Amino acid sequence: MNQVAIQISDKSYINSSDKTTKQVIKNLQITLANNEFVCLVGPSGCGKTTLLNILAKLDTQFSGSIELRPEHSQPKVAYVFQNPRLLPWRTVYENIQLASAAKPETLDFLLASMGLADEKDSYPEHLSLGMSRRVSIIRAFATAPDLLLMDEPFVSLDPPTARQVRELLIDLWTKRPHKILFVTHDLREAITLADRLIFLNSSPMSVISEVPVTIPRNKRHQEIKIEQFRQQLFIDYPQIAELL
Ligand SMILES: Nc1ncnc2c1ncn2[C@@H]1O[C@H](COP(=O)(O)OP(=O)(O)OP(=O)(O)O)[C@@H](O)[C@H]1O
Repeated sequence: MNQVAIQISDKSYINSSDKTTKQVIKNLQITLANNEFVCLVGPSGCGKTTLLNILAKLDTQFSGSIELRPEHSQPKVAYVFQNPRLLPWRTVYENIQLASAAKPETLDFLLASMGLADEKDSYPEHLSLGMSRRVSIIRAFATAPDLLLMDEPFVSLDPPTARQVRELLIDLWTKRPHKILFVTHDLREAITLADRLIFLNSSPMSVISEVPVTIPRNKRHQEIKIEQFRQQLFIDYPQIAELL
């Protein structure tokens, strides 16, 4: 069983105009279990994207460590951004092939799993937003990461498309389980997807509560179950109402 252990003692930004320092993260500790799907829920500006950027090594200006345990090595990380960020001059297939050492049959399997086999040779400008999001998810899965970071990847999708992409994501993750850290402002989305919810506060970022989602995965399509769980959360953890 390997875990990703995140320990950040300090992450601060220096304001370029008045040179003041703002501490965004202080003494944050989060552990992700093997194959665990965790959703981060917190107010705007609390530092969620900052945290993901640190985990993706896009930001190295922090104090702390990110380790795969028990190996004590760096986890292999993939990142799905809010904006799919596909290269417009490359086809769908070339986009997913770019960062991956996966065999062609694996890429074909991923495309088929996401319902995109017919779009293999299409260019991004011919794809809908929902299709582009699916391509960006395939691109991340194709790298076979230890840890997949997802920063509000389904915002601005219409509800039926968001639901379809969520179901495809879970289907793909079930076939190749690994750790996922998923940022969302949508509590229903978080309950639908996660094994565990982590509620965050800001200034500096801290964990308010960690809540396992106890609804069996095969019952999560029942909106009544999601809604009951959501309402019970507000009763058991009244402090989370301020975050949403
Ligand atoms: N490069 C930067 N320089 C200075 N301050 C920054 C920088 N990037 C982020 N911040 C500040 O750090 C804090 C955390 O920002 P961050 O984008 O990580 O929050 P967030 O929780 O992802 O917000 P949202 O939910 O709105 O996307 C904010 O106060 C933001 O203004």
